[in-house]
Amino acid sequence: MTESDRPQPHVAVPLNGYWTEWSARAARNAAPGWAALVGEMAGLQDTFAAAAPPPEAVAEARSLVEQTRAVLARHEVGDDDQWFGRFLPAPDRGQTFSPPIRLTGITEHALAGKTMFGRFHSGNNSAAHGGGIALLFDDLFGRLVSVGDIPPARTASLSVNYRSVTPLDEPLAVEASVAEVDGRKLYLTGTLRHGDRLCADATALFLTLRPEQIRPAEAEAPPG
Ligand SMILES: CCCCCCCCCCCC(=O)SCCNC(=O)CCNC(=O)[C@H](O)C(C)(C)COP(=O)(O)OP(=O)(O)OC[C@H]1O[C@@H](n2cnc3c(N)ncnc32)[C@H](O)[C@@H]1OP(=O)(O)O
Repeated sequence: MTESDRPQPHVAVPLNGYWTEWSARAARNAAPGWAALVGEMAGLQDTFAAAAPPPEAVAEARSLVEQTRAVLARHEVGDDDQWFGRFLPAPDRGQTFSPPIRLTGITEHALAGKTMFGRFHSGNNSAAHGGGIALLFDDLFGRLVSVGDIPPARTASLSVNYRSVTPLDEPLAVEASVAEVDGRKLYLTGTLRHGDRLCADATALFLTLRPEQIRPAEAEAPPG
């Protein structure tokens, strides 16, 4: 393990007001243990992808997953009220879609952090799936444009260059920065490295939303 691979504490993004309210509402309402359940689900995805079980284990696992779905389905809510993905200060944001990003350095115009792809995001030959890498960059850029006073923004375009294979189960370093701001247009750049090796780099255009494009977080219906 190199010095740069040693665990460093996660730094939560200082969110703009919109995302602060959006996130705080989920944190207020979420049942105790929700964050741990999210971690268990992420672990399940990796374990599922890596497993080649015999028939009796397939049947047992399927039954258990069916039971779990039935438990959760009894408590389905609309997406305004969901908790999934809304724990913005946490490395995984409370979701299992893209790999957690442990942020280690944040300024108004740049983020740095650590991440890792598991078996769930495998493409082939122990390499991360290219779509998973694009997802990682979109998520990273989404965090970057949520820092400070930037209004809510959406991805208008995202371009990824795959420079070398991105390994699974290895610590990876990510960086993202705002290269240029032109009115509503935010031009972003990012890199993904394994040690000194560049695995991928990306550019993106995010557009901050016009007021009429934003659904106020505080206007969302209360749960229950
Ligand atoms: C802590 C964690 C927090 C939060 C963490 C969250 C992490 C997750 C983040 C995920 C982020 C996403 O994936 S967001 C979801 C994916 N993205 C989307 O669904 C976006 C779908 N598209 C749209 O909604 C729309 O197209 C918009 C909002 C992007 C733009 O529409 P608009 O607002 O009407 O803007 P429009 O007038 O068309 O364009 C404005 C200017 O931008 C230019 N423009 C528009 N699109 C493009 C384009 N693709 N490429 C080049 N230029 C473009 C136009 O030419 C124009 O230039 P000029 O004439 O002014 O010079």
